[in-house]
Amino acid sequence: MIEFFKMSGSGNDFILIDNREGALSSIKNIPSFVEAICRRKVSVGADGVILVERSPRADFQWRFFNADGSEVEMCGNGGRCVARFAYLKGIAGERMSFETVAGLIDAELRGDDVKLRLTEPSSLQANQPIPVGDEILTVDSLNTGVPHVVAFVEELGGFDVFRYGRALRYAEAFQPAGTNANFVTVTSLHSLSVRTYERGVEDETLACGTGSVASALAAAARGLVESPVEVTVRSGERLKIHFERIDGAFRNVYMEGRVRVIYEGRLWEEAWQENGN
Ligand SMILES: N[C@H](CCC[C@H](N)C(=O)O)C(=O)O
Repeated sequence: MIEFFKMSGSGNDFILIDNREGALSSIKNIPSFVEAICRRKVSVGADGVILVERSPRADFQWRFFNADGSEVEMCGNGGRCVARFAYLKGIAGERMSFETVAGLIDAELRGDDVKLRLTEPSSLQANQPIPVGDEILTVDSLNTGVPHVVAFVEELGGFDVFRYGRALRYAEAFQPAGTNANFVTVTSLHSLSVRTYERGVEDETLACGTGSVASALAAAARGLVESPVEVTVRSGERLKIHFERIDGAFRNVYMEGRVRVIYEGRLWEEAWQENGN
């Protein structure tokens, strides 16, 4: 039996497994294991899977996988969940650091809230024209641990996030890595709303942490918002984004918000193995 936690970071949901003692040593192909247990209705169901491993230079290191089994550099909401998971499991104290492919992440627990310091954002490019069918979408792109594009729209309510998000995610301009796609409406100097199509989930998610940060920074680069920025995500929950702008570069970027433990479970092999093989 493989023990796991199911957690939600503002609606972005994850399966977390403490793999420091090799809980997954019997799993031959981790990406296909991840894809199987992330399938909703026929298995646990989640936007991603987080494995906690030992680290010689931080409280722990993690491996992050999207629901399609792709392993990627970083996940903001997953980072907030893993911080609380590590604290609850006695792997780390209220202040911790963990290694990701994107770099070292600092986290701090504040009750049910977790505040995460992200890696330095990079590669900000504004006003890129991207063809979508017979339209041209103007997007900003940047990397907040993973690649994101940000498009500012008038009305988010009825916006076809799946159609436009998928088109941007697979657009020629962002290949071969692809990108996550965020659609943003700025609501004040310190607030915006965002909806995100996530690479590797291949659908809109109820929240995207690095996408919320990318949206706040792209809006700040246009002078539309100033730190701190309260970001309302698709679930209706809010993330608080803090940052400084030094010589035009964004520094000391933090995201903060609630995470919830939904349940603890034990995976049966049927959760990932097709019956009969
Ligand atoms: N789907 C993203 C990774 C997860 C990011 C998101 N869940 C977050 O909270 O930052 C990607 O493949 O780049």
